[in-house]
Amino acid sequence: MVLITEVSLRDGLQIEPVVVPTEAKIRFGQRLVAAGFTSLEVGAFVNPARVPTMADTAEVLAGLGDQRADCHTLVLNERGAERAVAAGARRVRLVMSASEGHSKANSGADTGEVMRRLAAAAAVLREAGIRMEGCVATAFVCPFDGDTPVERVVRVARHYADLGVEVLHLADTIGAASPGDVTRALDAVGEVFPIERIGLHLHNTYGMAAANAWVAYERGVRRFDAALGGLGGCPFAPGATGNVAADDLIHLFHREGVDTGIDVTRLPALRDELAELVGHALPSALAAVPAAPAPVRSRS
Ligand SMILES: CC(C)C(=O)C(=O)O
Repeated sequence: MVLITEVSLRDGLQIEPVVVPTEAKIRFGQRLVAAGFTSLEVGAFVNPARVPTMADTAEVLAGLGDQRADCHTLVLNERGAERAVAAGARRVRLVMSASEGHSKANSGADTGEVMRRLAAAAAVLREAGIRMEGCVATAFVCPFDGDTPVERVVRVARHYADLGVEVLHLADTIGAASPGDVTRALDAVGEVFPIERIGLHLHNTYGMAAANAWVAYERGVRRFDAALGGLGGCPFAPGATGNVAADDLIHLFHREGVDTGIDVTRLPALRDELAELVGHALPSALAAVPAAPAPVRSRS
């Protein structure tokens, strides 16, 4: 069994030029839950002037509040943490970059300063009893600095461990990592977090996301982020394209006999709905083929 966190309502929509109406976001989130997703990323408490598509995060969270799914929102600093508390969030993902170039573009500060900001945010969240996870952006490659040394990733992982996060997510922000990069990072970070508490957040810019997910699965990772149809990208990472497509990733796992708990027969309609919301076709492989559910093979 693997846990797929569907990230369309955050990483999927954040880069889109259209602002999807709040009601439509809530309806889409409810349909994801009806299809079997038990974990959703639903928005970010970030500056609405910089990321207008995330301005209604509190309302979306409220609208999805009684769903049978864990709803995660992103927080980058103390102000974001306070907004999460005010919104009644139960789970938050802290974010920082492992590389200096992306840290300055995404958070407007170097990694040392972001570590201090996250410590302040974590204090607010802990006090409110909000569960925390930690995301390491540019964990493999940075659009500004090139390859990210694993020592930088381990340094961030140790900081998150000190803050008390439950899960550590390694993000391939620009979708440039290869299976070797993923293996090296997992080996190094595995010294700080046990493998069952590590997740992968993959983008598919160079078509390697499925290979990366599979090599991570073979090493024991059981948590993956994905967006239906492969929607998404980072507004502060030039050249980054969509997330690994949830439909493609689920197909891969099901073909290999690994359960996700998700009803694949519902995914084509959900993908079409998302494409309609953003006003363009989505790039997943499954979007281009007939929607027959894949047979499940048992894994020996
Ligand atoms: C916020 C982080 C996890 C992200 O979306 C990325 O780096 O792709």
